[in-house]
Amino acid sequence: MTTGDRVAIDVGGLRMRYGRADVLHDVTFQARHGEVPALLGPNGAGKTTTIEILEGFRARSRGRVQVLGTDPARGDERWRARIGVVLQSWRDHGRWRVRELLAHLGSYYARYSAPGIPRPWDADALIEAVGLAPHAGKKIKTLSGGQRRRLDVAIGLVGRPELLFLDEPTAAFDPQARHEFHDLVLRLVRTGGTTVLLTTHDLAEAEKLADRILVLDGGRVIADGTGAELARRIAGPDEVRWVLGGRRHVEKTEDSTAFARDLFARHGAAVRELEVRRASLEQTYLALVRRAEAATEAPR
Ligand SMILES: Nc1ncnc2c1ncn2[C@@H]1O[C@H](COP(=O)(O)OP(=O)(O)OP(=O)(O)O)[C@@H](O)[C@H]1O
Repeated sequence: MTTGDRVAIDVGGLRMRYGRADVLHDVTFQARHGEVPALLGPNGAGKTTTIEILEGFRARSRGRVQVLGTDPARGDERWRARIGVVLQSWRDHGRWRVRELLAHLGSYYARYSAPGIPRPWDADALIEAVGLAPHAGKKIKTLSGGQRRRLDVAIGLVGRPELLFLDEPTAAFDPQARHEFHDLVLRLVRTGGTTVLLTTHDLAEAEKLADRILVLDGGRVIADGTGAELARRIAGPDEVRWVLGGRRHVEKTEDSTAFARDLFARHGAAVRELEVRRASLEQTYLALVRRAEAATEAPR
């Protein structure tokens, strides 16, 4: 079994009830190490509740949950040190300076270094990685909203987590900060093999970062697959267009990669203007949610 096959998150039959309201019904999914699943869904779908249960911050009502091989309800300090959480916003310690706070929080992780995973992340290198270098010596209360958000991300990363929870990480980022943050997450995944569970309402962000999409609606998983798989389920086959010998061609296909491979094998460089069209994640998501809501509202 390779590292990529190992399961980082295993959730089965998860239920959550707040008082008399059931907000998660039988949620089941898995994520492998190094995978980036995005949990999407309308407001109130249960994304934050699910993430908080996985982080060990909220006790579930029923079901099986294993995160890095441990039930989060029983996770000890060693388990917690392997997990990074980017909270909504770090409001405490306003008088601390950025470098000082990260070095202080990082010192907690030193005893949890593992072979190949030196902990913590060096404060200056981390500050550079999240784009806070010009602000390293500033007091936290003087940072702008977007700069604080970068600090939130740095706090989530300081222990070099094997699994990172990002709950709407780039809300309040300017476009450049968002772009840099995406590059940072992709680097962490590619070079460090970090598993990232993302929730976001930004479908372009999900499309860029996630290799798997889970859609939660009304506390139920209504879709689980790659963006391409879900698009095909909703909008049908991909459409491949190309020009050959001055003539335009259009074909529908279930497997556009194999189709294109075959096309080039047969015609080589004579193939021009190749284009693969499929529903965007936004179109797919909206169609899935509309469909689920129509099914709930349909008279029995
Ligand atoms: N502490 C709580 N007590 C009672 N009900 C709660 C509590 N926290 C959340 N809920 C309810 O549980 C449901 C799921 O909420 P949750 O915050 O998990 O949704 P979400 O998908 O993260 O939404 P959003 O996109 O708005 O952040 C909602 O109906 C919410 O009102």
